[in-house]
Amino acid sequence: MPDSTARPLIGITMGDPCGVGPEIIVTALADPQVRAHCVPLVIGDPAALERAVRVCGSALPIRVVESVEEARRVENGAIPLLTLSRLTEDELRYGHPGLAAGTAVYDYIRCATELCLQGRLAAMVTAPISKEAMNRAGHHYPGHTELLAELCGTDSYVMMLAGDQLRVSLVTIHEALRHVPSLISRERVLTTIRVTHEGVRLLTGKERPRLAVLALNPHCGEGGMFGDEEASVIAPAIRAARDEGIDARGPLSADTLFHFARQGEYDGVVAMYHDQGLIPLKLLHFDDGVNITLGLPIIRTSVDHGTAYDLAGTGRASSRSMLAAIAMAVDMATSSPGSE
Ligand SMILES: NC(=O)c1ccc[n+]([C@@H]2O[C@H](COP(=O)([O-])OP(=O)(O)OC[C@H]3O[C@@H](n4cnc5c(N)ncnc54)[C@H](O)[C@@H]3O)[C@@H](O)[C@H]2O)c1
Ligand SMILES: N[C@H](C(=O)O)[C@H](O)COP(=O)(O)O
Repeated sequence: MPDSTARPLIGITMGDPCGVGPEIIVTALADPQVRAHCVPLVIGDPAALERAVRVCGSALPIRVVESVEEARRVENGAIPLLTLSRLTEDELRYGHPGLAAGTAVYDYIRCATELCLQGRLAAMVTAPISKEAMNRAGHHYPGHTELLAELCGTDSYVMMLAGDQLRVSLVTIHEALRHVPSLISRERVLTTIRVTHEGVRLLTGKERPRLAVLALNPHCGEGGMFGDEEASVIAPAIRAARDEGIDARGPLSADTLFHFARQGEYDGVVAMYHDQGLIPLKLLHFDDGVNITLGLPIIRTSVDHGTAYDLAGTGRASSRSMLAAIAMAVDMATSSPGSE
């Protein structure tokens, strides 16, 4: 195993302590491949992590650290933990995150982001949160992505979910379906194409990746019979992107495009709204997909699933997406300019 100073320090936020986050972290950190490639630092709650260790039947000890850098000195496979909350048994009830848990998840994310911005963490990986609980606790963000964008001071950010067979980014993210058409502007589509282009270049090493841009309406609007966003907004954005040298094609009918993207005709797909892009992605990659926030000045990856309250406390939640998210964060951290 390389010396700990040669491995990137990766912060892993615990996510909702009442969900499967702590368990998938514990299971993932038992995989020797993780320690071979990075130094992990869990940011979260000691009682939640201790409970996850018990539930998963893990033999890993927990080592509370006082500083980020101390994680490099933790030995014998122990899990380094930076303590940001001390939740009570009642506040840790599975499936019932209250105000304390809602505040705690916000604190974990904020802390990891600041540590990344300071350059003390090479990247952050996030376990799933309940957006509802975070909002009830007074932190009004639709999800990690929007919170991270605000903390990093960027407007040009994009949610991408990726697996070996498919990469999908979204023009609109966490929005009610009825609001989607009015949110799809030429500028927003163009920004998503630009950020996706840069992201896919980074992920694939291809100089000019091929991007498919989806239509919003069935059969690309059928000449205006089923909607006109394709002609009025999406096509002009694609033309502008092509004028910039980006290999963006479309608008393409969403019902058939994924078949061809999966076969390798495209390196990335730009979808207009959440379920249009994430249904095919999760169909193919629920086990090993990774959520990446593109356009940030820091590296953030995440699992592609939620809090799975139906599994919390059983030790049966799969940690494959968490492992993939950690591996992707390590790859990005070690290949980015200025990496440790
Ligand atoms: N990255 C994130 O923070 C993130 C991502 C998606 C959803 N969420 C949140 O999670 C909550 C629940 O969302 P949902 O019910 O739509 O999705 P979910 O992913 O939590 O659950 C959907 C189904 O997938 C199963 N599942 C989820 N993770 C699994 C795993 N690791 N191993 C095996 N099975 C797993 C669950 O048991 C459930 O049957 C919501 O509050 C949502 O906003 C958070
Ligand atoms: N849209 C994501 C998914 O379905 O997997 C998820 O809700 C996570 O979003 P954030 O990374 O913004 O929390």
